[in-house]
Amino acid sequence: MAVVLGPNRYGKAETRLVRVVRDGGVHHVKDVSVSSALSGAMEDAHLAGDNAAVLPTDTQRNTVYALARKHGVDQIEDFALLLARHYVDSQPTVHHARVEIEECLWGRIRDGEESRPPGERHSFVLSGPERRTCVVHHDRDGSTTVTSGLRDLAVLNSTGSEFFGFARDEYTTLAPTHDRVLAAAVRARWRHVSGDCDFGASYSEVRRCLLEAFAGTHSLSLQHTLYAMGRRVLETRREICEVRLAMRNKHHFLVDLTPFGLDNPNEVFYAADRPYGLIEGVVLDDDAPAARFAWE
Ligand SMILES: O=c1[nH]c(=O)c2[nH]c(=O)[nH]c2[nH]1
Repeated sequence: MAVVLGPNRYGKAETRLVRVVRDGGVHHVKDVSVSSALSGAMEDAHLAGDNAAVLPTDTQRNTVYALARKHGVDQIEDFALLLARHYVDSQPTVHHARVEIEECLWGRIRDGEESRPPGERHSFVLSGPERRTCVVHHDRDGSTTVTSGLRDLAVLNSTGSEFFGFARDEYTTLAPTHDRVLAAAVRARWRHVSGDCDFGASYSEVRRCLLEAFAGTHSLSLQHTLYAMGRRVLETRREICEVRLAMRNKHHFLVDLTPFGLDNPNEVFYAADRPYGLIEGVVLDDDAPAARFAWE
């Protein structure tokens, strides 16, 4: 038997960066968490303890802050591309860089601004648990992949959802329904055809497609809705070739009010936290270019 080193990568995970841009009295905030992972000629580091090829993770954290100061942080995909190219282009031992960014979304607080001098806007409120995400890979061979996404996008249809005709066995107790509440926490990731894109506009439009398809589909299951959402993105946005969705089904159970002499005509629900149905699927163009390392 011979023991060999398998695939490996290393980096600094979840560097928290908040950047404030002051445009006169109008301020903008970018609040991101950056994770970098480098791979390449790291055999000696693992086999012999020789760190000559190892750019410290401490340096990777510093690089996030330095490049944020020098170049700003606008679209997270562009900042991830900047970082990934920086590592591969500046370190001969780094053959591949993966940069993942998650962004907290701050909206403006408009209430109260009228009490300030005109043009002063510097108050923000976090837009719920939803996060915008991206993963960029850049390889020494010149190839780059970009996936964008979101997570913890909570959606709910209070009608227009059915679930019936499902398989049954001796353990099945679920009653078929032709009118239920459909609620889900959505994680969506989508693969760009190329690294050259207006990522801000693309993100807004993909998010809009996902929401429109969720709201506009008479659902026969979450699987049915998932496919409709992915399909809407692919049919609307030519810059996207693949969509991966994971939907946490937030089950809403009708509460039995008969002990209290009350009816419950689909109005009072118990929203269960767990367990939850987890519905996952990939929807893609049948002529999508090879994904290579995009999903790693
Ligand atoms: O949309 C649904 N898909 C399922 O697979 C499933 N299973 C279940 O119990 N409820 C639901 N709902």
